[in-house]
Amino acid sequence: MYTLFGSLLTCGAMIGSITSGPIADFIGRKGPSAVPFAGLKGFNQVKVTSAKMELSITRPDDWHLHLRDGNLLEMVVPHSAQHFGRAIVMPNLKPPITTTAAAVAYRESILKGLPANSDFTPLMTLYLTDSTSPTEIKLARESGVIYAVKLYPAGATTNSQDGVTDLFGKCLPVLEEMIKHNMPLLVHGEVTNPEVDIFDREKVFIETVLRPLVQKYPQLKVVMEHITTMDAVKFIESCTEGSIAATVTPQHLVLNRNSLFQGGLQPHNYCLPVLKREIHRQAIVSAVTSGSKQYFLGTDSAPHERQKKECSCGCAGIYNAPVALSIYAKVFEEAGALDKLEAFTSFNGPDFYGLPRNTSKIKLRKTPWRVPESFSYAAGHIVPMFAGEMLDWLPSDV
Ligand SMILES: NC(=O)N[C@@H](CC(=O)O)C(=O)O
Ligand SMILES: [Zn+2]
Ligand SMILES: [Zn+2]
Repeated sequence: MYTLFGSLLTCGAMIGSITSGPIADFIGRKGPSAVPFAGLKGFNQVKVTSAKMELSITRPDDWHLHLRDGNLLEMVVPHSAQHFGRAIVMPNLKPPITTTAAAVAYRESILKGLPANSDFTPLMTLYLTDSTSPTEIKLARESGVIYAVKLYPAGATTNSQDGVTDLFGKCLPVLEEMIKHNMPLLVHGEVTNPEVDIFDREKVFIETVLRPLVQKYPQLKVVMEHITTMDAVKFIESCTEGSIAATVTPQHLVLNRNSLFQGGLQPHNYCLPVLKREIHRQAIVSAVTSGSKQYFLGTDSAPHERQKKECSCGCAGIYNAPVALSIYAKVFEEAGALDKLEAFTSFNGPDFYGLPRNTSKIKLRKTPWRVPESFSYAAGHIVPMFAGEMLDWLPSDV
């Protein structure tokens, strides 16, 4: 059913074959056996601990994560806490996290869901609405646990119905207060006008909202979340390093829009912004593997119960927390840029947010492992990205 990373294995554990599709092309062009460990060339930050099979990197953080709540929170939080030090936790719950008090309470429930001895730190965010007040921003900053404010254009994505309808008309006092507190604005960058083609929504958002916003407020820190197009890459590169940055998901680095329809409708590859053409995927891969400090890891891991994905009106969101690091490592390896992986996973994010880098390390071992078919919890099952397939960079604690 899915394209198989398994065929990439250099260790003889081949379990399937790819004959067509984006991953096949991706592999066919530059397989690891064709360019073995090209990424080790010029290696300086990533330590090779045992002949070419193991990387030791500073513990990564996830700068865009959906942890949900209730039973689902309890199921997913250990997956992120296992390898990531911190995560920017998205506020699009039902009801959304619009106040400091709600964010503080949500943080408590995340901490309760952590495995014993975990030192994973949730970095909370506020959900921006038309009626968010500047006072709320001040309270958020003073709380010491809220690190950003999230802009969802109303109707753009999952649980965005309470989002912003008119940023320039309704939110300027709040944005000005955020500048005072050096609080970043995180953006789901898509317009919602139904007349705009879904594949153009990011590009139109950049021209109609984002570019005017950064021109009006050059002091505002902005993260364009989960970028999907070469237009976003060009925009980010035209902006000042240190004020505008972007997160990039695993899926937008390895899948293109063919993956939505390959052999039939593939609901588990559906997320927003929707997957784009191959040329866009390639532009994003080049951007993140270039070593630019403006890109950092944000999985956008977004679990939805299986029945809500496999139905007549499926939810947008891909559950990738268990596979994200393996996929990022593969992408950097394929690009011959393993020496730049650690900055993307572990340095650029904290540097942008003005936070210390993690001090502990994790290992990534080039060894085959199979992704579980699904994860069960009290209310159902979650199907992860690349369910049942083989991946070949296995993260573990040092
Ligand atoms: N990315 C998605 O497709 N879905 C996210 C929302 C979001 O990040 O836009 C979700 O919360 O399910
Ligand atoms: Zn989003
Ligand atoms: Zn998201």
